[in-house]
Amino acid sequence: MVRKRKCADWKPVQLTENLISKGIEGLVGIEELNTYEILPGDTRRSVCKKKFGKSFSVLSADGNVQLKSEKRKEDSIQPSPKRKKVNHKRKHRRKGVTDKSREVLETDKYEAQSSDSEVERKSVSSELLDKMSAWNGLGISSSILRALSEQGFVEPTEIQAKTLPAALLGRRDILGAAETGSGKTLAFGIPILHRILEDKKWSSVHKGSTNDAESYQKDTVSEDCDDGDQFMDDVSFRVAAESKLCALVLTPTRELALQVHKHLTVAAAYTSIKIAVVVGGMASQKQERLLSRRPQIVVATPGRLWELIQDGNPHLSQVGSIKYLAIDETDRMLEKGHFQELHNLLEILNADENKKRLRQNFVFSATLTMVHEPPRRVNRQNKQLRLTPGQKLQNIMTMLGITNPKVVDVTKESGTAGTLTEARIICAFEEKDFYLYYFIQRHQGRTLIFCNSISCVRRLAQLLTLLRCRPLPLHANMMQRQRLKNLDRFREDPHGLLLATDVAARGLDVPGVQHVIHYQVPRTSESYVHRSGRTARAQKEGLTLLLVEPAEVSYYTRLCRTLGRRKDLPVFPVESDLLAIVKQQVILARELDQLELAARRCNYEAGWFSKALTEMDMLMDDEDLPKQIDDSESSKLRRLATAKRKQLTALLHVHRQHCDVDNAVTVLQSAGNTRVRPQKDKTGFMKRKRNNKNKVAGRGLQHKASSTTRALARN
Ligand SMILES: Nc1ncnc2c1ncn2[C@@H]1O[C@H](COP(=O)(O)OP(=O)(O)OP(=O)(O)O)[C@@H](O)[C@H]1O
Repeated sequence: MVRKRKCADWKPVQLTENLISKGIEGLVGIEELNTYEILPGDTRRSVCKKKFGKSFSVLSADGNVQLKSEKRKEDSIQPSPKRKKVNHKRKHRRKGVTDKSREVLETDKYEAQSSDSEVERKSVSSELLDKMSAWNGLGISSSILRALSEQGFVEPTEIQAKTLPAALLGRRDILGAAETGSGKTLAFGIPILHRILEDKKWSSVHKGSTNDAESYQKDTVSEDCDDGDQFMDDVSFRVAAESKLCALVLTPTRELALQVHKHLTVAAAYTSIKIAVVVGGMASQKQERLLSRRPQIVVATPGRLWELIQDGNPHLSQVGSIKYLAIDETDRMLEKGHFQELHNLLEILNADENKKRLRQNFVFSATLTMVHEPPRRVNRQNKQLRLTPGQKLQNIMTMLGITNPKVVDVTKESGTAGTLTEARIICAFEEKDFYLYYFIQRHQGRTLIFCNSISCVRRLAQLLTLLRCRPLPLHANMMQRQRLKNLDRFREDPHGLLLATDVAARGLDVPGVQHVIHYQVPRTSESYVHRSGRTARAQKEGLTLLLVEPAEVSYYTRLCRTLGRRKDLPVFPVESDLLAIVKQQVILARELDQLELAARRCNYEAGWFSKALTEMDMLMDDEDLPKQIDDSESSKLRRLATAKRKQLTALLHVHRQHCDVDNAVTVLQSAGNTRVRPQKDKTGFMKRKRNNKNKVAGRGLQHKASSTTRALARN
């Protein structure tokens, strides 16, 4: 479409004496344009207004006449309510961005016309480009780069570097497998954000003719901001295409959805892209309100998303037309019998062959190509049941309707992170509590303990509370608010102790988790990899410890076989004298736990019985009451519990004064026991290397000698 513009009719404005008497130095005259036309659907209105308003000529110091535009009075004095609202929104969007960066951005946006700030802005941009040179060549929007630079992400991680070139082009589906904590979230987050910005640019450009749009981009970019992407983004924010649902990101757990939402929001801080999160366990009205703002990206768990789609949410009615679909932890999400809602959703997404073809899919997991041995009983019946990695991938592709993806697998042979140190303790079932408490006391630091069942989490939470370890439980039967609260507390406390089921096994990124303890051996190797992956993230060191009871040895050996461990995991060193002390404390705590449980049960039954008697309007003699409901029995139990509690308090107090704290990884290394130890290579990345035993033992002793003896800080 050829666009005609009538904008050549400038007329001089008669200057009044009054204006001249005010002494505008160098003013030669003012010109006004009255005849111009804005074609319908023209996205360049805002620019036309700027160019076609009143202008005045000024004699500059060097004697040249310059044409300057006059700023509308109300603009300079008081922003219109609409403008105010936009500013407020921007402020809101950039929440979480540092003040300094906000300052830089404000400078960029609003002081762009002054030549001083022009120089300053250019230096900021070139500084940014220098700092982020490792990302050069990928063509990522500068507004995204700026957000990455503020987080200190000066170079892409391996999975990002290998997937981004294809992903950013927007056509190729990506299947990515990389170790835990290697930045997979941004490996799909950056392309989705970048593509949405590109789509916006495209849609705003194609409102007018291609040529005009190009010149418009040139004009606006040079005039208003050197950050073309961001400015185009801001302009196109005002056109109707903005309110489309463009992308869906699905995660298996609520906590992970909230975390992914946070990561994407930070990366999108300097764009106008709106991102909402939709998860179960929270008020659906609030989530409907968020969706009514028409976010372009929705991060969700399948259950609540499906619920809202079925309720006919208007924004989600576009779900069949989304252009980007990311499924985090895909292997878990597509497991049979787990997320039926996801399969329902895929039916909608794949119903229209054309839309399916236009959609870009992102499939990521640390165990995308990992296959575990089926249980022995199943194995015996059918040897074919064990999939090959290729078959596992093919199944995922079939379920998602993907045909020609780019597959990037940068997982190591070990399956776990290169910076992870592994160890085990083999002990009797009833000894696990001793070893667990020993480890917590001896090796403080942010620790995550995994159990296979909710009942186990509950029992341990009770026991560790009596031992004053302040554990934070996290499992699926808890109220969502409490789950999030406990996770936040864990994040905040450098000595935090999170007791969780597998609900916390995948994806959670809590910086500084030093230890992961498997109180029970996980039943699949995938589970072991993901649980262990909560530590040793982003090139940091971490330790994972398996507590294995005799009944679990078969699971343990299967795990080692699947993960290609040719040798047993090293035994974690334990000091027997300290273990003996810890044992006494745990035994006392267990006895106290039993007494308290009995007293609670007694109280509950007495309460229930007397309530029933009252309701039936009956009276009963004391000797007729059942034995366990005897009031004296209950008070006896309470007395015993109080005495035991005092005894335990005294014991904990005395022994804590004699307990040293040591780094678990160092202790394992100094015992000369490490099979593998992470070391930094030339590139700064960690790699696994065999130990020089003497050297390590020496260093360990040195460390021990220099470490100050500290009483445990806890309590
Ligand atoms: N380019 C980068 N440079 C430095 N750190 C990064 C980079 N990209 C991501 N990170 C950080 O690395 C950490 C781990 O990232 P992320 O949670 O995406 O890992 P993941 O591979 O998805 O892990 P998991 O498999 O456990 O889900 C995060 O704290 C993230 O902010």
